[in-house]
Amino acid sequence: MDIEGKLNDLPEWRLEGNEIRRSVTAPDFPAAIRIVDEIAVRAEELNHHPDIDIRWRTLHLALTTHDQGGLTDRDFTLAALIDDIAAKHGA
Ligand SMILES: C[C@H](O)[C@H](O)[C@H]1CNC2=NC(N)=NC(=O)C2=N1
Repeated sequence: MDIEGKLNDLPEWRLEGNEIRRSVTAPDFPAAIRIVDEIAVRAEELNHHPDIDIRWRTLHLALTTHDQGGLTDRDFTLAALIDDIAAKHGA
């Protein structure tokens, strides 16, 4: 898989071992939770779920495909969706 190439299209994300990670800082805590809620809906639709560390209005997100022990297209698909959701909520 061309991970570096895929990350070129996802400049907010960085490769860390078997995961891709990014942080999202929302305008306030309620907005951060709205972002988490919208991510949750999309993740459930995709049956692919990020790890999310909620720190006040900053979300630390990590994606990997646990079943495969590493990165798959599902991770990059969800990463792009997360970017769209974050932008929509002013993050
Ligand atoms: C049984 C269920 O389909 C699997 O456990 C799904 C759920 N969500 C998942 N999310 C992620 N990130 N990786 C997985 O391998 C995965 N597997």
